[in-house]
Amino acid sequence: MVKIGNLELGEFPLLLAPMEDVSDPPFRAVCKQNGADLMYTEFISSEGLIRDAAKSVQKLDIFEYERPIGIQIFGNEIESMREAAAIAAAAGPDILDINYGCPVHKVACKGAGAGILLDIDKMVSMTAEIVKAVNIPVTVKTRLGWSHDTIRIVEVAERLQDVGIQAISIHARTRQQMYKGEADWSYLNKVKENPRLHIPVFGNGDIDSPQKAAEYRRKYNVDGMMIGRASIGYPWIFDEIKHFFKTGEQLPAPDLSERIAVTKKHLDFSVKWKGEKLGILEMRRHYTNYFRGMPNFKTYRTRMVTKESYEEVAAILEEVKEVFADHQFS
Ligand SMILES: Cc1cc2nc3c(=O)[nH]c(=O)nc-3n(C[C@H](O)[C@H](O)[C@H](O)COP(=O)(O)O)c2cc1C
Repeated sequence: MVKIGNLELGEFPLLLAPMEDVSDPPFRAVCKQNGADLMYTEFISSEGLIRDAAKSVQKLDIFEYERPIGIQIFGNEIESMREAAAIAAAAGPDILDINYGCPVHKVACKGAGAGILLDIDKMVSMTAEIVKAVNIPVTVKTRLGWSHDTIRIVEVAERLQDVGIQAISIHARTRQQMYKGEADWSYLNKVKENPRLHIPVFGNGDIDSPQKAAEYRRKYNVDGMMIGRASIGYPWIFDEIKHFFKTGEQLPAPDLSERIAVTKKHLDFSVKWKGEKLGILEMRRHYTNYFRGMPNFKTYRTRMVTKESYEEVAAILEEVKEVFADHQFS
């Protein structure tokens, strides 16, 4: 049984990765319904939280049915991160997660996200302060290192454990790689082989099928896996992986009515939670994946992404339901 503090997460939990502008409450609702064992919010700026910026504060919204849920924060100032951690913890999550992995220039080059991998002493001090500031488990999400030549993930995991984190998720790329090349999970083996390390280690990077999940589970000895991009427009990935672990068999692909139902639930929640304009806009990235494999869907997608009202998009979804009623997904 994998545990983070008192949270029991089953034998091999599947985590929904934090993803900016993706892993918001509407998306989390459909991932939860399809088997995600632990979910994280998208990252939230510590400076935004301290300044009470509406955009940051809205990201603290969590719901009872989402538990266990972690809130993720990022920043480069220890004091701001301490304060932000306390604000985030007051929103009532089960876990507080620290982002030490974001590679984007405006974050990493200010020393936040993956930028802190250039100053591991500061990373350890910041983590220690955050652990002291909250009374819920603190977890960390990070990358292998800043660059291939500076990978010190085995030491990093142990030092962060020693200042009190209760689990670590590792995206098996360096900051320099951004999203290029393949994630190199062999480093996860090295982290797990450290006899001093006893916290759960979750592997992350490139899991996009039940077969790959099973192969990586076998090869890399991790305690669970975190899934990001493969869940976008395909939240069924969580239950498909679980089913494959249990039976060695692939679940049938979700049929059209299931896809419409999930898309509709996602859309309805987006509009309710973000307002019509933003809700419609941010749904656009999901349609291709929800209906992947359907020939000639593109014309419907093009129409969906140019409409601005909920009624128009919902009407096209109804049309899709009729036009493609006989389509078999494989
Ligand atoms: C659109 C997008 C937004 C992301 N935002 C975050 C974030 O807010 N916090 C974070 O720790 N990682 C973020 N990531 C990284 C993912 O959590 C994950 O580490 C990465 O996508 C690799 O996993 P995957 O191959 O399963 O997608 C983001 C990734 C994507 C694609």
